[in-house]
Amino acid sequence: MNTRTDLALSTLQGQRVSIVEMGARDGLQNETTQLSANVKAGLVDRLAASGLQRIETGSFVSPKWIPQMADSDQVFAAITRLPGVRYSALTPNMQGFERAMQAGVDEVAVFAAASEMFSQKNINCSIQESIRRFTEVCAAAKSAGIPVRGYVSCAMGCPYQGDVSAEDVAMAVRELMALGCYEVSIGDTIGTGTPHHVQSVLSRCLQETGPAQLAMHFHDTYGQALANLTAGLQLGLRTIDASVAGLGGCPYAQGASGNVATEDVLFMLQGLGMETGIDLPRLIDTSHWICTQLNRRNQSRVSLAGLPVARGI
Ligand SMILES: CC(C)(COP(=O)([O-])OP(=O)([O-])OC[C@H]1O[C@@H](n2cnc3c(N)ncnc32)[C@H](O)[C@@H]1OP(=O)([O-])[O-])[C@@H](O)C(=O)NCCC(=O)NCCSC(=O)C[C@@](C)(O)CC(=O)[O-]
Repeated sequence: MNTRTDLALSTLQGQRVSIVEMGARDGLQNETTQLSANVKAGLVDRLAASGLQRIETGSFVSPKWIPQMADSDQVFAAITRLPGVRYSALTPNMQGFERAMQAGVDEVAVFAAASEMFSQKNINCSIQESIRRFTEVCAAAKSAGIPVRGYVSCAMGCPYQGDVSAEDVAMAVRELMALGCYEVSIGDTIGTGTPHHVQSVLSRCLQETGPAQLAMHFHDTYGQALANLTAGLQLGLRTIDASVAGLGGCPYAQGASGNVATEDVLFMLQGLGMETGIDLPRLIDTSHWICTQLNRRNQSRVSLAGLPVARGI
């Protein structure tokens, strides 16, 4: 076979992919089992020890809205920082940013939506008002020398509004880049995207910025995430958000499952010959460990199956 897709996949070999680990934030924010700050820090330390260098460690949002993240300052205090690892957190407003600064975060993230209704449900304000708040956060972060990442939720569909246009996603990307975000992560919050849809939304976003400034943040509710990631890799994107054991979901997107499991992403990338610098067997151990702590079923197909010995991966 010599189709254009085959050629595109073969050119991925040897290229580097940056993984942004979501388990300790997106993963734990929706869990009913409350873990202690020490156990959360233990998760972060294990993730770092497996080679992950970008770890979303907590969230400085309102504890009334997300009680699971109320102790993020204690988690930051309890982690053992490894050199070269960036420990980041969500900050929806200046109050969150100031808490994050006190906790000593390396990087903050602001989170916008491409859907007006989701913005209201998730952060209790319009998209425009959220951009106004993020303007303050980005200005303060710039003065403090702290990098800011942006998110656009509901890029492939909204649990309240339904369809979301690529134009609205691109507009949010444009606004976040204009605020100084160094990277914008495109969120398929409810996991309804399919490869062709994902390619058309990402292609529209690529008219706003380059592939090095875009990340893919795909939830795996409908089992499409790996196919969708491949579609994004073919467009030149090289940054992937993923969650160990496929933990998580968004509390304001009922029924949405966790991010695509980091182990499953690594297995696929290894198969494509791509580099991540992450120790997959060690990550699988962490995946089983956190599921034991949470007393929940592992959502990673790779961790459940175990690595195929014969292939020597
Ligand atoms: C944005 C707000 C705060 C507005 O919430 P609000 O109620 O409109 O805020 P407010 O400014 O009116 O303040 C109300 C109270 O909250 C407090 N407050 C206000 N801000 C903070 C703060 N930063 N830290 C601590 N406390 C805070 C504030 O002090 C006050 O306390 P009170 O006087 O009532 O005691 C709220 O809606 C909120 O926290 N939302 C967060 C929701 C959230 O975390 N969702 C999940 C993350 S997004 C996500 O998962 C999607 C993503 C990123 O993963 C990508 C994807 O998959 O699509």
